[in-house]
Amino acid sequence: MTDIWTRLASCRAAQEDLRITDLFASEPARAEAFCTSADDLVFDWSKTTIDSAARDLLLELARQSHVEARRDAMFAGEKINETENRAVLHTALRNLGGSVLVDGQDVMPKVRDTFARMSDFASKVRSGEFTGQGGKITDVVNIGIGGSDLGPYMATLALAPYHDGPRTHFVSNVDGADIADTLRGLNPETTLVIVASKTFTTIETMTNARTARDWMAGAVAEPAAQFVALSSAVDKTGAFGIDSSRVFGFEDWVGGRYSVWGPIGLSVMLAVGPEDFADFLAGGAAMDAHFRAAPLDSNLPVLLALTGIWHHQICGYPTRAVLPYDNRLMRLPAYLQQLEMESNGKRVAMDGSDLAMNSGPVVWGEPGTNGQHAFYQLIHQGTTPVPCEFILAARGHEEELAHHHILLAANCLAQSEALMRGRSLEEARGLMRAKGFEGAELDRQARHRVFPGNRPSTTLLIPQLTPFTLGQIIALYEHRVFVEGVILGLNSFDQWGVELGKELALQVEPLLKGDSGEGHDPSTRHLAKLFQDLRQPS
Ligand SMILES: O=P(O)(O)OC[C@H]1O[C@](O)(CO)[C@@H](O)[C@@H]1O
Repeated sequence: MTDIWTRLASCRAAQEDLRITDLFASEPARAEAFCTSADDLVFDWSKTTIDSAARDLLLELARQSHVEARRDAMFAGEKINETENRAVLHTALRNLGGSVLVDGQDVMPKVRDTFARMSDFASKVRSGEFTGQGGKITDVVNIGIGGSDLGPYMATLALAPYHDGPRTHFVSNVDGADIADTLRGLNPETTLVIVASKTFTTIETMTNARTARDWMAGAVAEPAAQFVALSSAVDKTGAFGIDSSRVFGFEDWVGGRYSVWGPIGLSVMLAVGPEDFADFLAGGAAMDAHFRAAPLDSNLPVLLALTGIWHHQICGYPTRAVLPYDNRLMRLPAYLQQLEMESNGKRVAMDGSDLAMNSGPVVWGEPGTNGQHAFYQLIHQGTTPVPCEFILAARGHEEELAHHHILLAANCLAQSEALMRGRSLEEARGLMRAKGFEGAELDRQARHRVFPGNRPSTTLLIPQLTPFTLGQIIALYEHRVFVEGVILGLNSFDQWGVELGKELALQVEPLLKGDSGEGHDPSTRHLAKLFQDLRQPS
């Protein structure tokens, strides 16, 4: 293994003066050869410094890391989440046929039963057969955080053209502003509250859930009757007062950040209906089938993972930008932040040793074209390259606004071209000369207008943003993160790094209420004191 990493590092070192544009000259079929499809999803990775030699080494890295064996173990229900002794089977939520054994038991009958119950409940809410105490449900408030919020929120926004159910709202932050701003203006008599929490102990979610229950209790006789629970801890949902007929459970082999495909997706199902939700699952299942069957060299999740490894671990670029040229994917970067950074932001390998290389990168982004008018300056002219992952649909949903879509697409393609091509000093000089500059001032002005170029990007092209293609995209990224984790030798499915802050928050809370603060460091005690002082009325 060390050898392959060394060979990759040497391959990169030998590229010192390489320009991506030159690769297109030396590899005449590069535009096609570095463009790979799964169904009608197209992944273009030609605008990177991955040449044929690097590609072959990266594929060798995947082979030596036993990506295929680990993939098969995951789909077979083996307990690949070794630090929590759990199987990893979110894929079972979107492949409703067949059987999958965990501890010798077929888990699929229960998965199918839950899906049928969710569909039945969603249909009744949407048709008005299930009502609030003041009539048909007009609004749904999903209370959850992390994976119990980011997935359904992202998907509901993405599927706006299919949204024909009640209005949906998402409350995640323990900041009272979040729930106050959301509930203001809603009618408790016609609002359904979903408490989405795998553990049903998350302090933010339970605090918000109790606040929502108090709000509801001020207006209706039976507040709990308009509450739904989505959780793995079904024993705790009863204690909150939610009737078991409105509890949708799932197993511990569904990780929080992978949970949008099952009960945690109920708000999406309520918004778009069970059929469109089933299409979303079908898209995910189609990507699963591709991931399981396609050879490594034409396997989209594997290739996306290998470009990630190349850019971060080999080239050393610290961050990666996800840039959907699709306004409805505005929450995708936030969703991917959790998916990637909570999964692969680790410093210890599966076997307990220190990780031999960098863990996952910082992931960030915004939809285009908005980002162009904010941070693209740095992407084009900053000192550190940022690999960019563009996402573009060929068709929008607003046929009468097709001219907007062409302009959107033109901007997307122009950005990746500009990043790769850049603008030389000679070209910049020419521009400034034409504006009448000369001598030293011409040079000075020209230097500010140089674009170094050679900045890598990939483009994911989809026909249209539909429930099916959204499912494909999300499953593609899930598997990409999995493959990267396998190659790095870490466990992508635990998240111990979130625990310490949660524990300390419980200990800091009394400090803010005036406790002595023993056991806390001087800085924290000082800040707590200042906080208390500032809270005094002036
Ligand atoms: O669904 P729960 O149990 O409320 O957890 C919410 C989120 O909190 C985390 O455990 C991190 O703190 C995430 O992994 C999870 O998605």
